[in-house]
Amino acid sequence: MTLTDTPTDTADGRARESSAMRRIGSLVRDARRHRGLTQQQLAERLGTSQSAIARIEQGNQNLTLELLGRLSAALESELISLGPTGPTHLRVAGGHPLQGSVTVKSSKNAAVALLCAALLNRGRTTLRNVARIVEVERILDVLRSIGVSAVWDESGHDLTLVVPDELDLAAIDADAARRTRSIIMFLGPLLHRAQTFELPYAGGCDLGTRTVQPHMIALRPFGLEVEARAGEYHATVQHAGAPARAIVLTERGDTVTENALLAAARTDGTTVIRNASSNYMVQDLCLYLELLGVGIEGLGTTTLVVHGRPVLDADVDYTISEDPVEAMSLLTAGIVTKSELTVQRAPIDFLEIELAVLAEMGLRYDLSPEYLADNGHTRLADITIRPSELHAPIDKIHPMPFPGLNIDNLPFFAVIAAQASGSTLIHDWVYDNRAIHLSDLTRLGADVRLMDPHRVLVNGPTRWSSAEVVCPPALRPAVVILLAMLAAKGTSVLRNVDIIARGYEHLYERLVEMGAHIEVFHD
Ligand SMILES: CC(=O)N[C@H]1[C@@H](OP(=O)(O)OP(=O)(O)OC[C@H]2O[C@@H](n3ccc(=O)[nH]c3=O)[C@H](O)[C@@H]2O)O[C@H](CO)[C@@H](O)[C@@H]1O
Ligand SMILES: C=C(OP(=O)(O)O)C(=O)O
Repeated sequence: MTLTDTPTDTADGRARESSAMRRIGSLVRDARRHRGLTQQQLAERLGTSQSAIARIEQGNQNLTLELLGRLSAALESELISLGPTGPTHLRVAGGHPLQGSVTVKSSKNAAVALLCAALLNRGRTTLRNVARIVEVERILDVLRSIGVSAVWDESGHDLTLVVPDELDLAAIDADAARRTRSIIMFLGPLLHRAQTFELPYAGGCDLGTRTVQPHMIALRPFGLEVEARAGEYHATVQHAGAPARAIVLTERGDTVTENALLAAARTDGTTVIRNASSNYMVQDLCLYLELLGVGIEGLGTTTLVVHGRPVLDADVDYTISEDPVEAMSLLTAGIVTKSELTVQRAPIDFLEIELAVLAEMGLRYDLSPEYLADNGHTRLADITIRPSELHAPIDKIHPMPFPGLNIDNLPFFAVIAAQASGSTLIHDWVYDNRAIHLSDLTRLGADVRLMDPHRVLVNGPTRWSSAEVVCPPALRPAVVILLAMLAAKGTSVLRNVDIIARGYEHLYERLVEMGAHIEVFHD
């Protein structure tokens, strides 16, 4: 089956078409009444008969786009808009194994860090292999609104950024800024550019409260004080040179480490960051900063020693490395559909624990010889998984900062555990609100019990059944539900999937290429 918008060549398709006609009919009737018109008066405006209007309102009349346009004009109301402007939904016919191979795309989290980091560079930054995802577009909207030039090349994946001498912070696109938490990584670069500035509050997925205090603590030694008032951060900076003491992060968080790196990069002298995250996006950021001339010792460890330079002015090209969370998503798609599938260019450094747990659960897989990503650093491999009888692991599955099991990969274990025989305890100590979304798997027949907001007990194996589910308002749980639908025989509907585009590029198309039956549709 191909990826289509509105198929009409099946009984199903025809039924949907007639339901759409009924809905348009009632829109016409409501708009006509709203305008205080009788059917006869509307018919006169359109040069047609009253009986034709009656048929339209009952959903019994085929409508051409031309007639819809005239109806809209006569009723002074846009009855339909062309193009997919409403929420996106998926119709998934599950139970089909996938096959072939799929290539992992570059990571969202490194992309957003590098976009913020480009603010440090007076020269031209070209980022290659950037994922075309909504999260990237949001940061780009913000960057452009303050005067940064950001131009995609013809391939649509290489992005060149040039930052002007003066940024127009007053013109910031507050709406785009509020829709991404990553905007918080503007603080590190901006503290070198202005003595006072305002930034709209950071948003993101609905994962419960996510503290920003560690960022404030990490940036204070660079002279930054931030007060949160009326939906904005009000920042004041008193430059004091390189922090006298090591910056000890109170949490080994990814973006907080990145913020400290961004602040240290243009700070004259040496900054030591302890309890730093050494996760994939931090490594990408370090490699980019090195290209700009910043000296960094300790890449891949929890102590980073940064030799900053007040002026960073270099024309650089950097290729963002592959996304471990996307790799885990694609592996999970293969596992839950009992497929033989190769996930190419998987960043194996950042999947080792996940694979070890999966091996423990009985997953059979092969690894190709390793090779390097285009950043010259990250180790990649092709992972071929085979249909396997899975069983629950003996111990609970829980995430840890790198090199532990990736926090963003944890949700995928819920759907994998549902496929395995036995009880698996999944402990998401990190987010207050992410595990809750996993209980949506029960809608598809899984036995998933929420023990408390952080722990779910999954009893498998599941006899999946199809269902209609509204997408949870969180990126990874949303994809988890989609993948369960691929496993469930019958036709499922996943509503309001737009959140998935925040972090995945062409996910449905790529699953379809591997044999998944997914249709995208809009109301
Ligand atoms: C743009 C980006 O890169 N986003 C990632 C980044 O978000 P980000 O760096 O913003 O993560 P947060 O700061 O929200 O941290 C995630 C959660 O972990 C807790 N925490 C974290 C580290 C620690 O040592 N102790 C601790 O308690 C925090 O309090 C928070 O509840 O890291 C998260 C955790 O890897 C990932 O889910 C996000 O995808
Ligand atoms: C939580 C995530 O990201 P963000 O920090 O962008 O919300 C994620 O990628 O799953």
